Amino acid sequence: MSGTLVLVRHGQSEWNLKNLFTGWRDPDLTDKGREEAELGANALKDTGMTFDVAYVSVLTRAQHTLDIILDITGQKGVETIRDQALNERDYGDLSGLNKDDARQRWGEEQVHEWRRSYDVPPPGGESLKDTGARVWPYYMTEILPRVLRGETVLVSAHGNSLRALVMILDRMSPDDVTGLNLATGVPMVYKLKADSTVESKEVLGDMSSAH
Ligand SMILES: O=C(O)[C@@H](CO)OP(=O)(O)O
Repeated sequence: MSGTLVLVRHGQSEWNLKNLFTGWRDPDLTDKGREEAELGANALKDTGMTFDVAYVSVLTRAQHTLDIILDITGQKGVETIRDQALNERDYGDLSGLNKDDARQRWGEEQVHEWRRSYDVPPPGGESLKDTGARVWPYYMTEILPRVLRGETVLVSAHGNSLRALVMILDRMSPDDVTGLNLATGVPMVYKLKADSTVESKEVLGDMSSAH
């Protein structure tokens, strides 16, 4: 066995609460989002895990989630690397629109396809496959080598950038991934083997509310 990879989606953001497509826009966490991050942080604290490095997107909601985790686990000084490769999927022209208004305008099925299909991009934005095309190389060249060195690596990022990562870790097909939703603030702890496949996966919380 080699190292440990912890993935966590940021807590609820102001725009999650308002039901707006967010993408690369930069709203902060809500009070509930901070509480979700605290819950996830306490679950991580209970494991006694110490991080060697933390990776985070350049967006405020992911950075504030990381701050809460490092604060509660008493690891504020940990090396932190920010990169836009970990940003949320770019929602293009949908960014800032209300998701129910979009369903009314384009239909439930079309909006679901933009949100959850593998390779249908929203207008002017990135499909999950496009998101993966920047997340996967970053994972392979920056994050994975550190896990394979035996380190414990924390990644604080977003619903769709993390769906792209979970897709390859859990060996999901493009069809499977349409049914994958990640809950906010719930850490996923992967132990990886030396060949970079998954030895074990533990979810520290309740994923069932994710949509
Ligand atoms: O709006 C967004 O950027 C994402 C994540 O909140 O939404 P969705 O769940 O529709 O991919």
